[in-house]
Amino acid sequence: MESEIKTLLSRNAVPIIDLENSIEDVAKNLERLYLKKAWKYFDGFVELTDEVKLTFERSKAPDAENHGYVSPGMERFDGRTPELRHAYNICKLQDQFLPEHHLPGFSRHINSLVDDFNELGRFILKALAISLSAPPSFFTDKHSYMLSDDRFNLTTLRMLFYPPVEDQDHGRSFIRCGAHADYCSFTLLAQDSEGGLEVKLRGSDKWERVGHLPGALFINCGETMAIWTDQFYHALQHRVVVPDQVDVRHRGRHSIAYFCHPDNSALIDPNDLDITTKQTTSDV
Ligand SMILES: O=C(O)CCC(=O)C(=O)O
Ligand SMILES: [Fe+2]
Repeated sequence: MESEIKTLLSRNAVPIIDLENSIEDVAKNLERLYLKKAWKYFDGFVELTDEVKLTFERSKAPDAENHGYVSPGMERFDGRTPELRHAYNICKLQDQFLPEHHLPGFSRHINSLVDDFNELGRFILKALAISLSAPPSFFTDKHSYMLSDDRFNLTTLRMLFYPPVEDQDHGRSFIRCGAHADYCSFTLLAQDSEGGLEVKLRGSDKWERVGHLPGALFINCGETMAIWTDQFYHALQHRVVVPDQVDVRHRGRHSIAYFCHPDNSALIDPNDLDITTKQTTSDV
């Protein structure tokens, strides 16, 4: 009988995507298909020679503020500690600004990933507006150019790979990602199951592990949204630590962050939102 035979479907190995394309389907699509393949592509990029990788270095593309590759040790988010990670900030989606020539299919894959992140991003922007009793299009009207033109909008897809940490390096003064809050409206973060992400909850000084929920994206507001909403939505401090467990430390970690930014021309003014009434009725 068919039902007794182990099939890809019975093992849940075939993602079923309803063609109605509801937002849940977009989210499933992101997690099950696109993210893992994107991480594979990025592994391919990390394996290219340093010489090749450096041709894609940040700010080398014309008019690029943030677009491009950032090698391990180049950034210090907390201002002090070097970071052990390969990052590729994607703000331009055309083939010539991506390693398409070295990794055929890279740019098409990233483009579909971005379509889904943008769709989910607009959905969240609408939900945020409604939660603040503003017109549903309040934020989407001010986020018109997300990943369509980085001269007008700084939305970025950041691919990340944290290499395994060797025993002789453990305990030395570096971190996977130093403590910081994001700068954007909000971030959607997808991480693999290796862990290490920690946050400080609002009002607390203690670092706490986020953990990994398969299929979930972590949504974190950035400083821009915190200013816009007069701190009604808070930008959480976060960091990625090197795990203490030897076997986990010896494995790499992948993540992808989608930083949703408003258009450069948008005026960020909390007076445009009626936050005072919210603050008195909420204990967020
Ligand atoms: O890799 C992660 O999980 C977090 C990355 C992050 O916070 C960032 O790049 O801003
Ligand atoms: Fe961050």
